[in-house]
Amino acid sequence: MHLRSVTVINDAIASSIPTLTASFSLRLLFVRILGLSVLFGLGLFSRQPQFTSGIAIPTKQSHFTDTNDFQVLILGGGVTGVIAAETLHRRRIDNFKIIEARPTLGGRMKSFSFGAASRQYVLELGAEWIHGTQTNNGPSNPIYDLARKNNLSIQPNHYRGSMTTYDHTGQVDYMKTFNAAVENFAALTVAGGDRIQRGLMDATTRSGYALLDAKPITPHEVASEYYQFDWEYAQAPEQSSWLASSWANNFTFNCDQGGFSTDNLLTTDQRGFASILQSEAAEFLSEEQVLLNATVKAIKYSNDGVSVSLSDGTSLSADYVLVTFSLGVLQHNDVLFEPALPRWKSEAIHGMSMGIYTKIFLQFPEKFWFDTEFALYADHKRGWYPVWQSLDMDGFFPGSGILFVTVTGDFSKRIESLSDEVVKAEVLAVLHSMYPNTTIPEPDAFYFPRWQSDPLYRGSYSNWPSSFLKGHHTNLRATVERRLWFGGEATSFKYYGYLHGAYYEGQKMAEEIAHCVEDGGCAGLAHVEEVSSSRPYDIAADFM
Ligand SMILES: Cc1cc2nc3c(=O)[nH]c(=O)nc-3n(C[C@H](O)[C@H](O)[C@H](O)COP(=O)(O)OP(=O)(O)OC[C@H]3O[C@@H](n4cnc5c(N)ncnc54)[C@H](O)[C@@H]3O)c2cc1C
Repeated sequence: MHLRSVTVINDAIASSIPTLTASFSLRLLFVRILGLSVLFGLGLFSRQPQFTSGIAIPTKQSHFTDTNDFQVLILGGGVTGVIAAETLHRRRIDNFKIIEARPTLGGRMKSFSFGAASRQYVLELGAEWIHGTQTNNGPSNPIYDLARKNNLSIQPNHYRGSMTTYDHTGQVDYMKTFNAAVENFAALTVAGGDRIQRGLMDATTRSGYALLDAKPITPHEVASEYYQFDWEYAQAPEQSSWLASSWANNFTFNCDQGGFSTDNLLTTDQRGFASILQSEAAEFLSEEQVLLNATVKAIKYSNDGVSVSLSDGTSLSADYVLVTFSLGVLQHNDVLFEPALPRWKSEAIHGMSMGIYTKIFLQFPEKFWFDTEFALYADHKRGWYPVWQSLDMDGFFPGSGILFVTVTGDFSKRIESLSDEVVKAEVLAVLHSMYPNTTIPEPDAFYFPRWQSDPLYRGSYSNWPSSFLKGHHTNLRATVERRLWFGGEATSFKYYGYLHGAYYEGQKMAEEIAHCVEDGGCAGLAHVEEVSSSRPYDIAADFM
């Protein structure tokens, strides 16, 4: 609906694209100018991937020899990057390389070992649920397919049916309020879907709730709403689009609307969640097709090709580059683009939001808490250590003594600026409120990641604000100068924020790039030069 009056511009005229052969020789010249022999001397191409233990090592040998000139460079080895590589391989395009800063593939599928020396468990700092599986013969979540293929240990996690409620006075039963919030959220997404059907303008989710007369005031009401909304979208209803949060929910969970199912499966696999992606990679990736421990510093692009500089000073070039770095990384200018990205791209990058979702892990000598899978703590301050999850349970890690609490959004930012000791003291104080008659012991282990401060992520996953229009989204995905492609969870229209969104975007972008390679050039995904929408006010009438 917002596109009615916009100018859609193809990045360039396809007929002016130089043939691949011509661009290839141009790039060879470019590489020679940079001093190819020096790069070889620095040992760039003798670098071996350093997979950490438990990670499948690609063993297949590729049919082409090492060179620093590729048809496609894939920047980032998360879900999008690996699935893009697999898609290219299926299209018989093997002259590509994944460049990843970390020593492993997986990106925000990131596990770690947690616990005292004698009681260690592999847990997930990032993604840990498969959201939506499959209903009958309907569409299946591709992450669920990968999990089944690799016999991943997964456990149904009952978001709404296994809950204990608390506030500052201890355990208090406010399940009636909690269930009302569940119903309000369902009504919100139905009404959001209806609003889309009727072509009405977007609004914040807060407006949506208010129109449904759902106005939380008491700590119990606020915490119950938080659990439905902030805990999923990693930002508050005020910061979120009503329409987009409705469709992200429906397309994932509501099979009547094209979604998979209402299931949420939590991985307990001690190989780590990312093992499903690493095993997939091991089936087609050769050693020469992946460069780990390599941080991209700059991306230089033109109509003729792209050159990528790494932090160790080396440089690689390609016909096409797929950038899969998180939205947060792009927003933070961690990677320099030369020339600077056009205004329409920059507006899109900064128009979408990056939410933060922080799990704070604690291990105690023994379990003293609730026997449900979840607990909700209602404080006077919204988002103050509200959602608790027990892993010391049958089906998860019985006897582990592990409990974790999740905070999101601005509250996550706040704790990232505090020391571990201060955060630990706050968390223990909440446990004291929840269990006023129990002596809470010192935890044996304590850890939380700082996603926002991490230069490889700068946040957890994207969230769609109500000021972000369809044209902006088109621009987030659009190709720059026919050579520079962008993909990742944030570019997914239907499933932004989710693993399956990243999966589909990797597939889609690689399919498009494969067409370009096969056709000897292409215009790329079109952009909108200026995004317009219905204005909230009329400049001529209201300001004169
Ligand atoms: C805390 C948390 C919880 C989540 N929970 C879930 C969940 O339960 N279920 C779900 O479906 N989704 C969840 N998600 C979202 C999901 O993890 C992401 O949608 C998905 O992993 C994104 O994949 P991607 O390939 O788009 O990006 P990424 O995984 O971020 O991949 C990009 C890669 O680029 C690399 N990189 C960045 N900068 C550079 C550089 N300069 N040079 C070289 N490499 C670089 C990064 O290391 C990374 O590997 C969660 C995310 C987080 C953080």
